Formats: sequence, structure tokens, C-alpha cells
Amino acid sequence: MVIKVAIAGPRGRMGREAVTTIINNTEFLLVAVLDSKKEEAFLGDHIPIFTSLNDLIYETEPDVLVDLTVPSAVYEHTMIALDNGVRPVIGTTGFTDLQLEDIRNKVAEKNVGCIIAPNFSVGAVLMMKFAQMAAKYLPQIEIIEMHHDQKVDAPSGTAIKTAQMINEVRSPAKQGHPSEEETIAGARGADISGMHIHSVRLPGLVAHQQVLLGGEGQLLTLRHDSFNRGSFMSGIELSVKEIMKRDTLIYGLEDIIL
Ligand SMILES: NC(=O)c1ccc[n+]([C@@H]2O[C@H](COP(=O)([O-])OP(=O)(O)OC[C@H]3O[C@@H](n4cnc5c(N)ncnc54)[C@H](O)[C@@H]3O)[C@@H](O)[C@H]2O)c1
Ligand SMILES: O=C(O)C1=N[C@H](C(=O)O)CCC1
Repeated sequence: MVIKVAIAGPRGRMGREAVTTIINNTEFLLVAVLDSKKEEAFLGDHIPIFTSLNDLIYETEPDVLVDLTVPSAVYEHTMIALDNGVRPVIGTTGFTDLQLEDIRNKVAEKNVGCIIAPNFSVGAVLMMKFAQMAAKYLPQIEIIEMHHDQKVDAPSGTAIKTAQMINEVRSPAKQGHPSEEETIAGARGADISGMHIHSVRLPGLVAHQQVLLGGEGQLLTLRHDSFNRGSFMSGIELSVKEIMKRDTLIYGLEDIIL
């Protein structure tokens, strides 16, 4: 059976690449795209462009919605899709904890599968898993995430997810000197249960993360680099196929890849 896919954010950096990936995969049919502006009726020569997700779903009946938009739009898209029985595959980052909880409840209420993947690249998923494994032995950790300077959310979804995975095996603990003080606010980065996350934004970067695990006389550095957005595409293809078989919320690709 061919899977009918709609993509939200088709003119963005990720969306453009995802449109090509979905079109080129014979297991999928790109039935429509959702954009914030409609300058033309069609993307290419025949894929209809919508500015309302409700209209898109009503007129084209997708099985799956791939969302690659912005933090301010993604929660509403996810809820509309679930309410209409369309399975969301969400790459957009920047959810609040409360929004994630709402989505978890909506998925349970509707029995419609949903994937929220802070990072679609297999290498990044492995880095997160390795960091979780290593944290049992080296629990003092700092995360440095580095992205292009057009990214609107910080810290990255990947860094937050990494810290959450590490928190499953590590007790909250303040790191650094007990009476440490910042002489310039923010110097020690964001704090998740005592772990610090430092966000770098520079032109030329794509998506990069280091997890530094320190111990007496030693440092373990785990690093992943996405040099282009092709690195995320096999994760999107896998997610679209996998969500057709699921009826729960999958938060993080480690639950389906590893
Ligand atoms: N999960 C992953 O592996 C992964 C990888 C890369 C990027 N991302 C995330 O994907 C998202 C998109 O990244 P990007 O670099 O492509 O951003 P981008 O700014 O290049 O693209 C976002 C697109 O969404 C469109 N958009 C905004 N509001 C919209 C709305 N209401 N409806 C439809 N379209 C709307 C914009 O016009 C834009 O074209 C970000 O949240 C980013 O963090 C995730
Ligand atoms: O380019 C981005 O923006 C990315 N966002 C994700 C995140 O926030 O972790 C994944 C990597 C690329």
C-alpha cells in the first residue's frame, strides 16, 4: 500500500529536502503541502499547496503529516492531525513539557500513532544512546550543541532529549564548585537537573553536538556532526513507514532504531 504523505514547511531548509525524498520514494505519495503563505496553487506542477491544515486533510486525506516548520506552529499542527486520524511525524523542535504532555494524552485518547523525533539522523541517535550508557560511569556532564545561525530555538531539541535520556540513569546533581557564581548571567549555560547545555549559533554550521563526560583525570567526548540535511532523510523515511504500524507516542528515534 502506498502511504499518502503531506509535508508542512515545504519551502524551508528541511522541508525542501524532505519533499524530494518523499517524491523519490515509490512507497510514498506526496499528496499535499502546508505552507504559511500561498504564492502559487501548486508545488511543482501538481502538488496542492494549502495554508489551512484542516482543509488539507479534508481535501487530500493524508495518512501521515511530516512537520518541519517552527515551534510556534507545530503544536497546533500535531493536535489537528491527531484529531483527524492523521499520524504526525514531527521533526520540528521547541515543544514545551506541557505541550508534550498534551500530545501524549491526545495520542492515548485517539489511538493514533505519533513520532516526535528531535533528531532524525542515526548517528545523533547513537550519540545520545552512548551518552546515556556512559553517564552511568561518568555522571558529570556538559553538552555543547552547535547549529546554524538561523535556528530559532535554544537549546536544540537534540540537546534537551540527550539530557532527558541521561536523566533516566543519573540522579540530579549540581556540577562545578558548590559556591560557583556567574559574573555574567548565562555564563554556565542552561541547566537541566544540574547538567549544563551550551548553545553555539554560527553561519556555516548545520547541526553538531558534543557530550563531555568528565571524571578524575579523564574526559570522554562524544561528538556527532550533520554536515548536510541529507543526514536526516533516512530517519524521516523510516518514521513514515513505522508510524503506520503504531498507535502510541514515540518520542525519539531510539525507540524504533535501536
Ligand atoms: N528532527 C530533526 O532531525 C531536525 C533536523 C533539522 C531541523 N529540525 C527542525 O525542523 C524545523 C525546521 O527547520 P528548518 O531549518 O527547515 O527551518 P526553516 O526556517 O528553514 O523552515 C521552516 C519552514 O516552515 C514554514 N512555516 C512557518 N510557519 C508555518 C505554518 N504555520 N505552516 C506551514 N509552514 C510554516 C516557513 O515558511 C519555513 O519555510 C526546526 O524546528 C528545526 O529545529 C529538525
Ligand atoms: O537545524 C536545526 O534546527 C536542527 N534542529 C534539531 C534540534 O533542535 O535538535 C536537530 C538538528 C538540526
